[in-house]
Amino acid sequence: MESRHRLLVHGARQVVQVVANGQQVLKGAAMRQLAEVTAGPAGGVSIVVNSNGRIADIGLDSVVTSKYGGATFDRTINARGMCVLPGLVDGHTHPVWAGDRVHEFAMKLAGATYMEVHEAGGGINFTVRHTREASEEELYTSLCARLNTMIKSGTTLVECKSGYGLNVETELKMLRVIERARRDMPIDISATFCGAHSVPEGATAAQATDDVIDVQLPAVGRLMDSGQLRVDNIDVFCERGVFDVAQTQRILAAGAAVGLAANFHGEELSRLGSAEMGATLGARAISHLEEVSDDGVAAMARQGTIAVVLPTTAYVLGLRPPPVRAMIAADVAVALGSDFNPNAHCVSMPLVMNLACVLLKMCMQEALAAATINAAASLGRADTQGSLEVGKYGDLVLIEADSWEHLIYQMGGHENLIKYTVKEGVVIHEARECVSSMNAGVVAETSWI
Ligand SMILES: N=CN[C@@H](CCC(=O)O)C(=O)O
Ligand SMILES: [Zn+2]
Repeated sequence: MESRHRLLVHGARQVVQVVANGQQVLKGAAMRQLAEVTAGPAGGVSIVVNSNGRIADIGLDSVVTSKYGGATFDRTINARGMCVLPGLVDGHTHPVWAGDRVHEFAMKLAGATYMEVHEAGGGINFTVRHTREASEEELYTSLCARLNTMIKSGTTLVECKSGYGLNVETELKMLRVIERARRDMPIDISATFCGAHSVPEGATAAQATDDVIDVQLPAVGRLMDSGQLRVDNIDVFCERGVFDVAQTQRILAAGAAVGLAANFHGEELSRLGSAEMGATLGARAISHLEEVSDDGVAAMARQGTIAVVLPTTAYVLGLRPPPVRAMIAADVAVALGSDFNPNAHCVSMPLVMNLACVLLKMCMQEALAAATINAAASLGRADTQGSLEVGKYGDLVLIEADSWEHLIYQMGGHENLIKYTVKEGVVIHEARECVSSMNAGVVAETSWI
């Protein structure tokens, strides 16, 4: 075959496709049965990514070599000793903010609850004050640094929320920052308008609901119509003391009317019935769900609403974890997100998968399905991302290990495990070995391309 392609990966021990027959989401026992191609005695496994960044072939080296004999590749990676997985998908983040909350971490370690901190003017409203004051440039620079760290941890698609503005100027500023990063950075972004992340100081929840629906959302819609912003989802923090179920429903319905997918925070600290409401409304996804009821799980299963669970929150706040085993048993598709925000300062999906296994009692196959195909489905992107199949994006993570499970087993130190992150056939992160001048030994060093 005489043609030019973007990437050839060959010699891999294992390629974990996750799904191999076009499945767009995994539920129940299927979350444990992942598609893999394993090296044989005659050689490893190859992947070819074409000049459009789409996977053209996956197969044993011998088969691929014979098919692509006359082809040229912009880049070739010898993946001997490596396992290849799909680029990871982070289904829930709040990555645009200024001012950290390390002081609140200390308060929480001393016994304060999340809502006690919030009601005392801290929490989200602390971040809102700092984010309103920050320049667009400052927010853009810190967002890009955070996205780079995600890329280094294997993420190739991430959901990014606004929500630390709570007024039209700052919500639009955040969405513009996300849009700029979406255009500039080599990572895919699903953008979420979250003007109803908290009730701004000095307003009631009813006033804030009206402001989101009558002022913020129309302004977002105008910028979407003029092509200045791409926004995919709408989010609300539905919680006792924040937005109630009826207010949440109004905001999500208004978002749906301008083409945004409902993907919201529900049943985190209190059981309000938002899972039932979200399922009835046709929400694509609901996040958190620590307090979801059996009826809520059943409603989500009936409507195909995806549960985006966030183990970092349960970990950092000492919450009862969401009932993931009951969700999987009921055929609710479970996805994972890092929930990166100033309360849960984690951008690493490998660590999130580890926490999902230990705290949420998921097995490693389920955690990987949740951090790939199901997280992609929670963002409406499972047609292009979340698995390694011919025609899908060539978004890959290559780890140097005997088996793919090391990505989850290892708690941190992933800079020594993840050798490459690849986006649409282009290497966007490569771990390099160099000689340390301190001890003249070989140490791992990372670089971004
Ligand atoms: N619970 C609401 N939103 C975030 C926390 C945001 C914050 O504390 O700044 C979450 O998903 O955990
Ligand atoms: Zn959140």
